[in-house]
Amino acid sequence: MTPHPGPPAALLKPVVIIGPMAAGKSFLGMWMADLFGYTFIDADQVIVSRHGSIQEIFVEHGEERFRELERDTICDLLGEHRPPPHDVHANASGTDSGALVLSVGGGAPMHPDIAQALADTVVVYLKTDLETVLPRITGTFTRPMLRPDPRRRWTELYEQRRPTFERLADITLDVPGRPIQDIAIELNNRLLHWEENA
Ligand SMILES: Nc1ncnc2c1ncn2[C@@H]1O[C@H](COP(=O)(O)OP(=O)(O)O)[C@@H](O)[C@H]1O
Ligand SMILES: O=C(O)C1=C[C@@H](OP(=O)(O)O)[C@@H](O)[C@H](O)C1
Ligand SMILES: [Mg+2]
Repeated sequence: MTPHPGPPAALLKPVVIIGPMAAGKSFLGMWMADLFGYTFIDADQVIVSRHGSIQEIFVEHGEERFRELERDTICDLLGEHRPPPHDVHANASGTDSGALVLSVGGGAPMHPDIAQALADTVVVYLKTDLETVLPRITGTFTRPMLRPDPRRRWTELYEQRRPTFERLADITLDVPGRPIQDIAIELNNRLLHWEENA
């Protein structure tokens, strides 16, 4: 028995989750799949499966190469899931381009090609704060952009990127202090409402 309504049947646009590192973008995508049956793809996982670990890409080829791979991967994924023009019923089954949730890395929306590709999606911005993410970013070394001082780097990068997140956002979710299930339920409800108003 499903305790909640499923994804909006006619949601044609992919849903893309953006926001700063460790906000819970990938975690929320997984929960949207588990709770409501959305198809979930994490762009960083696709990059890793195609090119090796993010850490290795940064060390061996540098940030610039990572940003190219990120751009190519996200634009490919969004291209594959674009609804066909003028065929509003094509994805009513909730498969293919319907009800896709894509989480992307914190820096992805800064690339102009990615920002442009997001114009055709429902962009969900996870707004958070240092206090909430601090336990998640200290003592872990999986995010090269946070070196050498995670607290300082996270804050700097969020300040730089915040205006872009705000500009691109269709839906903003305030996440500090909230269980992931609550955030997922709010997002699904807002997407149902979004579709009604589309
Ligand atoms: N709302 C939440 N409540 C509790 N823990 C969370 C929440 N959101 C994220 N987390 C924790 O933070 C970790 C990092 O989240 P993640 O989704 O990888 O962040 P992002 O993809 O935004 O960098 C998750 O693995 C999870 O343990
Ligand atoms: O903000 C960034 O520049 C990055 C964020 C990471 O993803 P998460 O935001 O999912 O941690 C990952 O793409 C890479 O380490 C770079
Ligand atoms: Mg992530």
